[in-house]
Amino acid sequence: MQTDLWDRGLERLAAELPQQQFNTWIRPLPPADVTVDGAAVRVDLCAPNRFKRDWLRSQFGERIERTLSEIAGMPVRLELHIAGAREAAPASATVPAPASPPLPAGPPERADPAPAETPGHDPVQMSMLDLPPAGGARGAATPAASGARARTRAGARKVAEPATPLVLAADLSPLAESPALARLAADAAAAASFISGRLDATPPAPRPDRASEPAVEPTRPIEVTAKPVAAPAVVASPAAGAATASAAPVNASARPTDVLGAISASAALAKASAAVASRRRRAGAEDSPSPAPVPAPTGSSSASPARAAAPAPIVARQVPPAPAPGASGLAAPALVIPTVPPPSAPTSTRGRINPLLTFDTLVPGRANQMARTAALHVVGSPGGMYNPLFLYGGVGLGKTHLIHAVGNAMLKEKQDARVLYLHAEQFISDVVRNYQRKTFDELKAKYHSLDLLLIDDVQFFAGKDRTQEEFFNAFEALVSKRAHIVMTSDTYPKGLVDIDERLTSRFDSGLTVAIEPPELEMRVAILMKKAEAEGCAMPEEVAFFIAKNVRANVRELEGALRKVVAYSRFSHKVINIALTREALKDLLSIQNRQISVENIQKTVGDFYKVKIADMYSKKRPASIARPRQIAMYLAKEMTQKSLPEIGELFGGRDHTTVLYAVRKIAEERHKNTELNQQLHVLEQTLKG
Ligand SMILES: Nc1ncnc2c1ncn2[C@@H]1O[C@H](COP(=O)(O)OP(=O)(O)OP(=O)(O)O)[C@@H](O)[C@H]1O
Repeated sequence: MQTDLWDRGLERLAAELPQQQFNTWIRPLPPADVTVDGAAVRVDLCAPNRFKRDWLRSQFGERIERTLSEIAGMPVRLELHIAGAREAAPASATVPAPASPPLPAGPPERADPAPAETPGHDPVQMSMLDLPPAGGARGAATPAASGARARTRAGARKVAEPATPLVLAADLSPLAESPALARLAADAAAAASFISGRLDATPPAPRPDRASEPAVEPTRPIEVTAKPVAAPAVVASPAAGAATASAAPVNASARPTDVLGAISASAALAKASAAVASRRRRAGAEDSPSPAPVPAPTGSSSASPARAAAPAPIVARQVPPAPAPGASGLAAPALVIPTVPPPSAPTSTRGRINPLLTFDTLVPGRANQMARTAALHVVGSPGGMYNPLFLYGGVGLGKTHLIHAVGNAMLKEKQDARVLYLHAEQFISDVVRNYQRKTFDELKAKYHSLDLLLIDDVQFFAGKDRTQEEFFNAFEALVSKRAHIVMTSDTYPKGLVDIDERLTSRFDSGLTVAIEPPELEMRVAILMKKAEAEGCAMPEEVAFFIAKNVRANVRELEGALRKVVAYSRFSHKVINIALTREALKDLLSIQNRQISVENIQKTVGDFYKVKIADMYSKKRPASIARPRQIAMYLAKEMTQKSLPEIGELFGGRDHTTVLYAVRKIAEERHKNTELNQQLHVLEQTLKG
């Protein structure tokens, strides 16, 4: 009678648990052994490693037992084992979680089994068809913290104020009618399945788009069609590189030969990028071609390498085939980091659209769910609703990737579509050049004739009046002829500074969607996917370790991954937690060194306008208690302090009070986008 107990339990859990949780944690498990033992049933379940076993036990153990007991009609006891060590190490779900952390690398005193990021909250289960209908086409998601972020960037760590979030409310139902979308939805489903551990081998997704940005002199039109473009197809020499490559290939060779770069690059990339943005913003009140961009650290990111003033050398090195991942998680790592695109990768005919940045290579998750869905909608119904689509979010969260994906998907659907991707700075350069030459007609012909304009980082239009004027004209021309515009920015439209209101109000007239920092599972999924793309066998527990320690953005994650792979390569050692800890020790120690509980109290106090003394006081009004709880949560998350130590530092509070606060905020963070954004801003601020 109990033979199908586990199967029935699975069915029930699949129906009841959020899809992403189920797919991540339960579905991949091998079938359980069910044994009837008198009046009780014992279910033995094997997890692939210790982390998963502990996580399953703490997060799902009771739930599984309860579900199975209901189905069996008698008590069910769940025994969790690590695969291969079943007899040696059973771990009953009913046994309280151990005081040690699930990850060997976790802070030693983490007694609470549920870290801040409980896996699987807010799963990717809302399909594009599930989106609620709304009266208008316009929606916006949580501008609060992004606005705060923008101010924080501009104001060099000035802590921003929280604002009220808007709620995305958009009717995307027309998607259902589009065959193109049906295909894309299938792609999306395939991508989603990756989260459950079935990874597709996909090539790495470097960011050569910016490699071809002119440093000063704008280049020939970069209109992209499926037909070969007349402009030079390939940058043949480094010397010709950044300055002349209007149709420079979307070529991963623009990604620097990255091993050494990877090692030298630090986790401060996001900060550097923000600093560049801020510097640039301060730079030009007048329209002028932007100065040669400040080189960004390269190795830690595949992105933005070409912002370096010096062209990246083109490396035509043979990349040996990636070894298949080993059978065990500790198989020898692949010691190759591909630095050139695979031979099959299309290159120059697609101009600036990077063929590797597609919906397939974009890992879906809660953080980009809305944005991705909206982007898919644009592909399925270009020129229709949600025009313009305005995507905003912090650095390295995948905005550029997403708009390239739109371009790629559009070109796949309609090969002769006139699609143009460009960075806002290129538009600025173009305007200046055409003004200097008085070739306004050329400018108009170039931009007004497009079917799809993809423009990145429109915050760079700040203070550039002539550019704004021209962009306004292009915008009006495109929208009136039902061409689609997709824009990205580091903040929501109303948060843009020094941009004319008639423009910002137009930016906000279609659909505005935020991309948020990725949650734990998404970070793990991204790491696994990128590791696989690089031909590297990444043990899952290592991916979890990195994902738990590198939270800021995807670019940092990529940087950490590269460091680990490079370290493994040079030391000829397999990738495991110890090696990862060693490879990332700078990054980890920077994080640990800089953040003290006092610092957290001060930062949170500033943010919520609460006196530091109130952090220690016994006062209980919500306006004080809530920031205090947030500070406790951050103290637990960002320092190595134990619960009693934190309690002591918050005016001698009991450790259970701290635990309550930590759990409460962690739980809310997953449900409340505004809080999540605020916490992200606070974390970024604290990390410097
Ligand atoms: N969901 C994702 N799945 C896979 N890769 C991702 C994802 N999000 C971001 N990336 C990768 O992270 C890197 C940074 O992303 P991207 O450049 O698109 O960020 P961004 O938001 O445009 O950042 P910035 O504002 O600094 O330009 C890229 O290599 C991109 O491919």
